[in-house]
Parts: sequence; C-alpha cells; structure tokens
Amino acid sequence: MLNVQQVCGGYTGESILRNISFEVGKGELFGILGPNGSGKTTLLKMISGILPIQEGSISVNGQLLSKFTPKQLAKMVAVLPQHSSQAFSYTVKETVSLGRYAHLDGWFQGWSKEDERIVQQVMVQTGVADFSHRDIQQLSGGERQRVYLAQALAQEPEILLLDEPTNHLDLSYQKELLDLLKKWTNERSLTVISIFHDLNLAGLYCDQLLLLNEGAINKRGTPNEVLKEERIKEVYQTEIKKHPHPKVPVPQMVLLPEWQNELEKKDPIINPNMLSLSKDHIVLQSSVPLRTMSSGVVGAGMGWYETFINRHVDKNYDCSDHRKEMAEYIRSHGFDPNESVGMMTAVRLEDVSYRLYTEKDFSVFVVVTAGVGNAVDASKSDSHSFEMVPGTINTWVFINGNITEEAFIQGIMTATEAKVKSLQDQMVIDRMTGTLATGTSTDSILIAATQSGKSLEFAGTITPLGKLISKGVYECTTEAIGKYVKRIQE
Ligand SMILES: Nc1ncnc2c1ncn2[C@@H]1O[C@H](COP(=O)(O)OP(=O)(O)OP(=O)(O)O)[C@@H](O)[C@H]1O
Repeated sequence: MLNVQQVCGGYTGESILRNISFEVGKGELFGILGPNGSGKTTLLKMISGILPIQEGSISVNGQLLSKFTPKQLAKMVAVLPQHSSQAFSYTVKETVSLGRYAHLDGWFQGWSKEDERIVQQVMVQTGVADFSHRDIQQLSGGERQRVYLAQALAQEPEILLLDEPTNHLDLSYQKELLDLLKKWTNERSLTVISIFHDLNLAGLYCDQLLLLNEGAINKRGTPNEVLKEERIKEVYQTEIKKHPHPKVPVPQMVLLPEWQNELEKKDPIINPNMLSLSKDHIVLQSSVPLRTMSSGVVGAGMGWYETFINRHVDKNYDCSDHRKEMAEYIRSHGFDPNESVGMMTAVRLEDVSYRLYTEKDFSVFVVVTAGVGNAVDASKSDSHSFEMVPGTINTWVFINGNITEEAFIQGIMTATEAKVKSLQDQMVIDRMTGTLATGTSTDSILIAATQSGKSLEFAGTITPLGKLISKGVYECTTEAIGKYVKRIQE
C-alpha cells in the first residue's frame, strides 16, 4: 500500500530524516514513535505530500506520490494534524462536511444523499452528532479533536494519517477512538498511520511500530519486537520498566519516578510487632504497600497491598460466593479490600506460628496457620473429588528486601518445598489414600516484599534469601502443625 524507500529530507537545506525505508500494508494500524524532535511529524508531512522529500521515493499503491494530482491525493489520504485550528466560524456539521470536498465536483455542487449519509454516520461514530449545530470555536479541545477526526473519516480515505490523535482526549475517548480506528482497519481495510507519544496505547493497538531516533529508524517491527525495555530506556533516555498487560499479550511500559530511589534506601519495615491477633483474624498492617504475589481469596496474583488478613471461618463456611463475602468482611472491619490480601482458614488462630529471620542486610518474617484435616498426597490427588473448603495451611512470607520477579516465583517454590518436607517429617497422612501427604487441598501462600533495601535476585533453596525462607517456613509449619495436632488430641 505505502512504500517509503531511502527517504532523506527536512526543511530548507537542513536534512532531518536520514535513510528512512519501510512499508505499510493495506488495513494496517501503523504507529510511529520516537522522542521529541526525532522527526515523526516531518515524516508524516512527507507521506501526506505537504513536505517534498530530498532523496528517495514514497509511493502509494505502486505510484509515486509526486505523480498524483492534489485532488487525487485528497481522495486517497486524509490527515488529522496535531493542533487543528480553524480561522472561520463553522458549525460542527459544516466542518465535517468539508471532508467530502475532494469527492464533489465543485464547492457544494451536487451534494448528494450519499454525502449526507456519510457525514451523519461519521458524526455518530465519533460522538459529535449531538452537537452538530454548535460553533466549532465553542468546543472543548477533546470535542474539537473528534470533529476533525469525523472530517477526516468523511473523506473516506484509503490512508488516514494522524499526529497524536489521542492528544486532548480523556481516557474513555482515547479508547473509543482507537477502538474505532482498529475496527475501520479490520472492516474497511483503512490504512492508519499514526504518531503516538503513549507507548502503551501504541503497543495495545498497532500492528506494526516504527521507532525513530534522531531522524533515523531505530527499529521497525511488532510491538513486542520494538517495545523492549533496554531499547526504550536508551532512546528516550529515561528509567522505565516493562511489564505484561493483564489481559492481552502486549508489553506495557511504566515510568520509574525519581522518588522510588529514596524508598529503596529505607530500613526494613515488616516485623512481628505489626501483627495483630484475635480469634477472628490475624492482620498485618504495613505502613507502605508491599509488592505481593499471592493466592488469596481477595488480592490474588501480583499487586501492591498494605493489609494482610487471615480470617477464621467455620468448617461449614459456604464457599459459593466467598470472594464477595470476604471483600465485605474486610470492608466491615475498616480495611479497604482493594488494598488487602485476604485468606481464610478453619484452623484456630491461636495456633499461629510466626518468627522473624534475619541476615546481615535483609530479613524474612514468616507467619503460618496450619491444620491437616484435609491433607492430600499430590501424587494421588486423582482419588479426591473437587470440593471448595476454607484453606488450612496458609503461609505468609514477608521479605524486607528488594526482590526480582524471578525471586517471587522461586520464593513460592522454596516455601512449598519446605512445607512439604515439614508434612513428611511429621508423617501427615492423606486419609483417602493412606499415603504421606504433601499439603492440604486448599493451601494458600503469599510472598510480599518491601522492595526497598538490599537487592535479592534469587530465592531458590540454597540462595541467601532461599535459606531464610526454607528455614522459616519449615520451622513455622512444623510448629503450627504441632499445635494443631496437640489441640485435636486434647
Ligand atoms: N518548519 C520547520 N523548519 C525547520 N525545522 C523544523 C521545522 N519543523 C520542525 N523542524 C525541526 O525538525 C526536527 C524534527 O521535528 P519534528 O516535528 O518532525 O519532530 P517530532 O518527532 O514530531 O517531535 P515532537 O514529538 O516534539 O512532536 C526538530 O529538530 C525540529 O526543530
């Protein structure tokens, strides 16, 4: 569809872009990225034919851009510039109707039913139909942006060029606009070439990305190929971190603010004095959010949480809507479920076991409640029927240190191995199979780290961090099971 070959050029004598070559396929949503001044707008101006190129070639459907008449070009390519402004006082509908100009024989000569239908349709699609009779000068920045988009779409172009289309738009209109563009690329094979400053939006919506740096191509490829942490850090000269989108397999980038360096220098913060115990629940309230990976009823997965609750429930607790009920319980006790990890246990909470384990410059605080009434041998779990019951071994591991994503996962493995060993050493039996149990059917775990102080890369069993986790989980699980067994024997 669009072929850019070895293009060089810029403004009167000064060459801004160097050796730019890429292709854009029909129906593609193509994003142009790059720092301020990298040449994005200059490139877009060249593609739209406003700025002549100094070297190379740009062709559309196999024909050089310079061979099209202005009217042919206007029918084929529509442009939504960065800061659209209009000197004259037009209504919204008149402004949108200007988009049909390239299709008319003369100025509003032969305005057809089809022209009217298209204008009405794009006004509805861009959400401007409700104020179609208002003066464009009286609209907000976001409303005006949508009117100019409607004007560009009314042109029914094959290629739509956009310079930062989501500028001025609030969150919901950003999404609506990009959803609409994506739909037009899929359903009408509209080719969209757009400049983005928001790397995350570009990653979410674009099929292909072109990253410019100082007038040259740094990388061209799919979002996963272009949005690499090291590359973005280098090109934008800033601290960022890449993380996965929670629903779709595209990378997302987050900024790391300067003040996070201060956080990293702070002293350890999680200790046994922060634990409050009652018959109903055990709560650990942190003064700062902790990076947490857990299988809690509330707050499961990866997140930042301040409140950690292990709640006692009756053996016959109805688990049918346990998430909602637990969130209500947390709220009714004065905590925010959005900032909490909540677990349940049928075990008596007086039998909790907890201890702080310290190394030279980091520490681990372990809290375990354990009961083995529904102990299971994982190698024979086929013999068991699936039943949701409140968890019985709940393991909390708080780390006063700065740990990697890898260490979170290794921490869960290490803690699980230590738990299994404790069960085996105490000869806990799966009642269904009569074999040694490896856990219980609904155990829960959390690893929560302050992400300040010492950097800890690994948490496998023989690493410095893994040694504390192993020892802590083994000892606390053994003690908690011991208390449980003693109680049921009494
Ligand atoms: N009309 C002009 N005459 C001369 N130089 C210009 C002109 N317009 C832009 N430039 C220069 O060309 C370079 C690239 O500008 P361009 O607008 O293409 O960058 P950009 O990547 O779109 O930046 P931004 O993200 O800030 O919009 C800059 O150094 C800019 O100063």
